[in-house]
Amino acid sequence: MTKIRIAVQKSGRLNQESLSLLKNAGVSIENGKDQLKASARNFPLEVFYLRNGDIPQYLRDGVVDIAILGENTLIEKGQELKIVERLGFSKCKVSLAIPKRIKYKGIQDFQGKKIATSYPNTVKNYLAEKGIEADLHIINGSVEIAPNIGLADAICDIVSSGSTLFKNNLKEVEVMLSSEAVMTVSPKITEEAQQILDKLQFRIQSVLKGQRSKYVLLNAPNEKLDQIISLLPGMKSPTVLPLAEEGWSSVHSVMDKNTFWDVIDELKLAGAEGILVCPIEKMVL
Ligand SMILES: Nc1ncnc2c1ncn2[C@@H]1O[C@H](COP(=O)(O)OP(=O)(O)OP(=O)(O)O)[C@@H](O)[C@H]1O
Ligand SMILES: O=P(O)(O)OC[C@H]1O[C@H](OP(=O)(O)OP(=O)(O)O)[C@H](O)[C@@H]1O
Ligand SMILES: [Mg+2]
Repeated sequence: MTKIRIAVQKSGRLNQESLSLLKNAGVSIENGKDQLKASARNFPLEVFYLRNGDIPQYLRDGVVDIAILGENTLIEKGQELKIVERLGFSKCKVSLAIPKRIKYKGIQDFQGKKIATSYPNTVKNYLAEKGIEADLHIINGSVEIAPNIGLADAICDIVSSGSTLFKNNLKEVEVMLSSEAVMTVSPKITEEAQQILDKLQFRIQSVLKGQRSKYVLLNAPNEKLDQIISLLPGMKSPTVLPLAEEGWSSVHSVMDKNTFWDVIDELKLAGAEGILVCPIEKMVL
């Protein structure tokens, strides 16, 4: 029987969330410690635990069918690989940074400068588009230390909270790209594996939609129902059920988890009471 082969980062920032996404999609993986390959118990899928930077090549060669990767790695090493799903975790930027004490006037400041980075292609393309030529010094980790030890004038690396830059007396001056974890596919995927991918993607989409939404229940006086319902988006239209108490109804609706905070005050003003907000595990539209 055909199995879809998925590459997941062996260890590091993407590992846990990638595996928990598969788990939430109902795929349970038999994980032996230090195993580099594992099978799912209840879905035709095999996981290959690999180093991030190696995954684009495995996809190109068709050694794996799909992968969960940072978009930044794809832009650096696998521009031609297709993204099939944006997964919403491991959000970060890839930025240029310089020592705090130096005044930044603009991108021309990088002309002829030495930049330490693990993202040479990304920097080269970004600067080339702006007509700037710099000298790239490629290192694999602890990039932010380079200016302090005289190895480079500037750096290009991942920025999330900015605390690594701060601790190293650097400031972000150019954001080259924003990234999140994505699911990407091999150009050599077979028809059979593609059918399994369609099933997996459907499950993942249900999980992601559930994570982005909340189930909201509230009580409303009947004369305010129209106004309250107009504030609730809902999947189709909200469910309205009579309460035991005469003149009151219970209103149930699904809404984007961020939208909730935007409408809560208006709901209260309109007369809503006893508002409950509950998580949604899966959502199929
Ligand atoms: N500070 C961060 N905040 C959010 N996401 C991040 C952060 N650092 C890295 N990432 C994202 O997680 C991915 C994996 O980062 P991580 O540092 O674990 O691996 P790596 O060192 O690039 O790769 P390897 O698997 O080769 O060790 C990055 O490509 C990026 O998309
Ligand atoms: O803006 P911040 O929140 O400080 O995050 C940015 C840092 O996070 C990553 O390093 P990581 O911790 O993954 O260590 P690594 O260099 O070993 O990959 C990245 O390479 C930056 O150094
Ligand atoms: Mg890292």
